[in-house]
Amino acid sequence: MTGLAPPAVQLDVVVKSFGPVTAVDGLELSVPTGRILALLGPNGAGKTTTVEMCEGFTRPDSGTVRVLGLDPVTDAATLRPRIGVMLQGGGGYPGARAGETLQLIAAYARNPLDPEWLLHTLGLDEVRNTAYRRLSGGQQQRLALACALVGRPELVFLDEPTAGMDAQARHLVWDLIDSLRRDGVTVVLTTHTMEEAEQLADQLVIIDHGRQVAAGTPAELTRHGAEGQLRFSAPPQLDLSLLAAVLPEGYQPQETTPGTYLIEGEIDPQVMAAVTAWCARIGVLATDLRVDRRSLEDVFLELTGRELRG
Ligand SMILES: Nc1ncnc2c1ncn2[C@@H]1O[C@H](COP(=O)(O)OP(=O)(O)OP(=O)(O)O)[C@@H](O)[C@H]1O
Repeated sequence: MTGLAPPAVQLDVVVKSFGPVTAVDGLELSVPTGRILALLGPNGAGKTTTVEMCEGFTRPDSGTVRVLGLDPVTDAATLRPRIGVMLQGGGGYPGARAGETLQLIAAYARNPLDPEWLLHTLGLDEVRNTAYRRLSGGQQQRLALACALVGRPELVFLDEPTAGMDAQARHLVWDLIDSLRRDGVTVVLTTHTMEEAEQLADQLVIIDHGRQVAAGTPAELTRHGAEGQLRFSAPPQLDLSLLAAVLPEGYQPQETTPGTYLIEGEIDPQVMAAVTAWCARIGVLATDLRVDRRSLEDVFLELTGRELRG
């Protein structure tokens, strides 16, 4: 996938301002075909503006945007059947029923997905005859997602796909997005929840004030420079100098309260194996064994000095 295939989306030094506000400030982005990229950032970071330029709704002031190798504004007619767009806040016809809306959009597609299957997969069976304006916010969002996907697009833009959904609906949507990956669909989504980014994304780009502040896989971003902690419980007053001797250099096990042990540093599988092997050797059962890793939330705070609002 990283070979010669051209990226599904490519942004080169893209700038977009609204009056005095520079919403996107020299952004570079490359989304390989078949991958899921999450744009992560707080409110006002420039995520929606970036996605709107990819969708052809807004032109950049400078720089270039290429989507499936085409210009999203001048080649809009060619691109439209190949991409799926889910806008923030849905946007259905107020009086139209959920099922009819989806059928109508499917009717325009050359090779649509089965609308019934989509309604079922997204937990919308029971509201298929309900007018759009009577759906809950989360149901409107799921219908908007179904509308974005029913035409079997190669590339999908999802702007905060699970905003306002309860946990159950969110998991239905995550499962569906995951199945798009298996079908080779490229997905660009925006989110300001870390959990969603970690759950779905192959690649993450963290943006703040319209600029990229970090990029990588969720694992890369949380591992880089990470200080981890391994904790476990066992009988008190174990001779920790013996444990230190079997750990790689630089790890100092401590007994924080009687019977509670802590090892700080990068906790890799070797460290974990050394601890459990040592416990086995001295005939001790370590319980409540837990590894805490740096979260993406911590990464964001470190990079920007600000917290992400979920
Ligand atoms: N049409 C517009 N007119 C004026 N300012 C705008 C417009 N669209 C966006 N902005 C400004 O550009 C900046 C980036 O906004 P954008 O909506 O792209 O951020 P975002 O990361 O998607 O935020 P959110 O998570 O709140 O959706 C903000 O300061 C916003 O107020």
